[in-house]
Amino acid sequence: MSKQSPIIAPSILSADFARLGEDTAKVLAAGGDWVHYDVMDNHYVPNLTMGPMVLKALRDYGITAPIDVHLMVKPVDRIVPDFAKAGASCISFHPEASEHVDRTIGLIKDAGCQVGLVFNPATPLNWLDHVLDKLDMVLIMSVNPGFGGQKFIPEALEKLRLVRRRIDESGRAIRLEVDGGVTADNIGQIAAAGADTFVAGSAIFNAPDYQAVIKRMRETIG
Ligand SMILES: O=C(CO)[C@H](O)[C@H](O)COP(=O)(O)O
Ligand SMILES: [Fe+2]
Repeated sequence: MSKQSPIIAPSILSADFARLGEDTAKVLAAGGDWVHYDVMDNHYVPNLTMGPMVLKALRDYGITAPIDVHLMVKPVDRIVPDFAKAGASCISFHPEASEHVDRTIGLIKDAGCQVGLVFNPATPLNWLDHVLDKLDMVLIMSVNPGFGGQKFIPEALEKLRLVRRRIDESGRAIRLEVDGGVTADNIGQIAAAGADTFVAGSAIFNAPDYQAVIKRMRETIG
């Protein structure tokens, strides 16, 4: 299956946490397609962010766009139903953080969400063996997880090319997402490597005009 239509998913990790609903609505009005929601537990990664209650608060505030939950937590399974109930659209997890990857995939789907598998810069792609056909998305990290505002790791480009090939060979409509250090300057080469779903946090939220950055990104990826 060839690339899906491009999606830009602003990471609200870099939003104004004191005005999260307002800033999330603002980035969507500026052209963001999805909300990328980073969940960090100070265990699997050395940082602590938001749980399901904050996600529900965003839904209650009126955010209706798809919410793309990136779980950087260990263990994974016990928090899945809470995120589904809170209003997550897609839940992605790191295979090293799950005791039973196939079971976690099933749990997320049974909870009514789309499912993604996340690859850190040093995580081998053989975690895709036997489960690729069950996934809605593969997420390639282009930074080590835990913080926004890091620099894009260029080796991620080759990984994107390899996964693009595997998705195309599978013939399935699986999204290929990239996360970490994505900017309006490098998004062109990232798209050329095969990504169709682009997470960007600091590049959007640290800019004075969200709409101008998102527009430039969209024009670059076509
Ligand atoms: O998962 C993440 C970090 O672990 C974030 O989604 C990612 O880093 C986005 O922020 P930025 O675009 O600033 O790199
Ligand atoms: Fe993320």
